[in-house]
Amino acid sequence: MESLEYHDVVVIGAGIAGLEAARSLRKLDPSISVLVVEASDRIGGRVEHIDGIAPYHIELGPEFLHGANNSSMFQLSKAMGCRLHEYAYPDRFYFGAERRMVKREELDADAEVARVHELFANLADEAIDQYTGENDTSVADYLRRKGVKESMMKLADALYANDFGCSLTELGVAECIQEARSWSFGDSYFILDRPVSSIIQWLAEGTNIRLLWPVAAIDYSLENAVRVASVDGRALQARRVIVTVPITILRDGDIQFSPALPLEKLRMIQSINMSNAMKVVMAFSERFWPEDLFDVVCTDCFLPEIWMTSATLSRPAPPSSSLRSFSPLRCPSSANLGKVAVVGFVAGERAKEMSQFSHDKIFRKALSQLDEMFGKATDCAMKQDEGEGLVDLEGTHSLKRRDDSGKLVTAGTQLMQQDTSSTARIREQQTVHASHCTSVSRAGEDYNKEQEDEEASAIADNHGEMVGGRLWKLQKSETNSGIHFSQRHNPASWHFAGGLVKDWSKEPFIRGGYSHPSKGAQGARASLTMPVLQRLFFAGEATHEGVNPCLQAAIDTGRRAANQVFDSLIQKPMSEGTRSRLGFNAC
Ligand SMILES: Cc1cc2nc3c(=O)[nH]c(=O)nc-3n(C[C@H](O)[C@H](O)[C@H](O)COP(=O)(O)OP(=O)(O)OC[C@H]3O[C@@H](n4cnc5c(N)ncnc54)[C@H](O)[C@@H]3O)c2cc1C
Repeated sequence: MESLEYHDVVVIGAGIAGLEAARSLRKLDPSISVLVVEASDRIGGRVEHIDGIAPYHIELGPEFLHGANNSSMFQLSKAMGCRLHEYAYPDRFYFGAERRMVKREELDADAEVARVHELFANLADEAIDQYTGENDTSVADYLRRKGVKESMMKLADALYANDFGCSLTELGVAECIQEARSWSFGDSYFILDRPVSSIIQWLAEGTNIRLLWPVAAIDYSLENAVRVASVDGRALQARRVIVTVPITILRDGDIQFSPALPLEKLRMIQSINMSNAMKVVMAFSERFWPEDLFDVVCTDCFLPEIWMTSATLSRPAPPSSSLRSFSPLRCPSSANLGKVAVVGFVAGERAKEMSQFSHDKIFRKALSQLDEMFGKATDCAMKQDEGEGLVDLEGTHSLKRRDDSGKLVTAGTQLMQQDTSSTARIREQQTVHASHCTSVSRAGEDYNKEQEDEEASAIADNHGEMVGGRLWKLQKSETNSGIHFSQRHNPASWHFAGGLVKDWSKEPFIRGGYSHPSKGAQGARASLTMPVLQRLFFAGEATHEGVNPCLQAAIDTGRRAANQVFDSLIQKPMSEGTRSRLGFNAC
């Protein structure tokens, strides 16, 4: 064989699973040489955050730690000295069709709602054999068969399916049963006192990582060496390879395997689905929601779930002197877009549709929803807004706001466009075209009547000034438009300072949110955990046998693959004694 750079193990993908696989291998045997190759120009994969939106970081990918029991993510963050804040999820529900906000406790008393919770809670007791292969069905059909009313289906879609990263119609019953049976982490919800990427950095310490190395081919036909080639023809060889790329990358055939993967494996890969997930991040000059509000699940709305990250960081426990010095709270700076932020989370069919919209349109719809949720209802077509002396038209989105001196001006919006080459850098900046909506519309309803205000767009264009080297700030200018919003009725539009839309389907090496319980996929993940010829190993969230797409699951799959590789290298299974001597289970 030609002489190529050689490593004992090559790990493909520097997401949390790949990094943990490499770290675990080093812990098992520091003499094993491990190289991680990563397609993009940064580590972390779906873990990514951004500064500059508000006086604290905003997570664009994972943000919550789900459950404390036996969670490797929980243990890791504790080992790192992170403080964790527990939150009630969700603490409010908003019914868009009725324009009604309800506290969770009040809603839990509703018999119909309790029935939906109960059906999901009892999924673990369902006979999974009824749903094998062709007999599997969507959770939407399952709930209908159980007599759940259509109004409650909407709640289940916004509350459960969106959280699963898909829509109710995409959610498969058998894998949901599997997920419910395997979930052992508890129901608590935690947020870290620092970006999730600090865990990534911690895991990556001491690991040999090569960025901008997109793998295009893996030849595992020879017994003693697996050849890994990049898109541009670079090559490496290794005794073992761990593939941790997202399931979309395997499904799309980005990596050519020689020989081809066994047919059964290919079938299983195709059966696991990953829908899109998007975050709509909006910065505001002031908080306009109740201080105790954290998370709202919304039915009949554009955004099925929103959370207010200001609440996240406003209640940290006092820092302990034994912790690493790390301050999650930065001082408000004029370079930040706003003082507070709202994050909208959208997955599944909704996200697929939203992905087609312009960012301008996404912001207008999102702001319209927030105005409806938190503004004072406007039930007459024209209304005098006392105190401001402004004329307010129902349902309109304006271009106007008051500047610091109280003068009525065109609303300046700022939009940072995420660089789709999966970097944390902001490459492009773009001003949002000012626009208005001529329809009387409600969040979630037909918005086809919206029209661009070309004149206002023209005013908005070419008035940018650079702030902090990376954000465009629109110069406010007078407009003769008579339509505007008011602080009372449209608090979101009024205080909107700019934002960012993160569309994970547009990340070239991710292409979606996270894998979800998929119809007909029962057994697929277990099959993916099996190595091919003891040379090719698979890890990553989609390979978790418990159908768990969370961070802790991704970590566990990395550990599992490291363990399998180690066992295969020493050609005999490691005893429990060796494992504990090597401290394999400790963080
Ligand atoms: C919007 C969003 C919100 C989420 N929220 C939460 C949450 O609150 N809590 C939670 O626990 N989880 C959450 N998750 C899920 C969590 O992010 C994932 O479970 C986890 O990050 C997956 O890690 P991974 O290592 O399996 O995959 P990834 O992080 O995707 O890593 C795979 C790596 O492979 C690389 N790669 C791809 N193709 C190639 C190639 N050909 N060659 C080399 N490298 C390649 C990719 O660039 C990537 O870096 C969320 C995910 C998203 C998108």
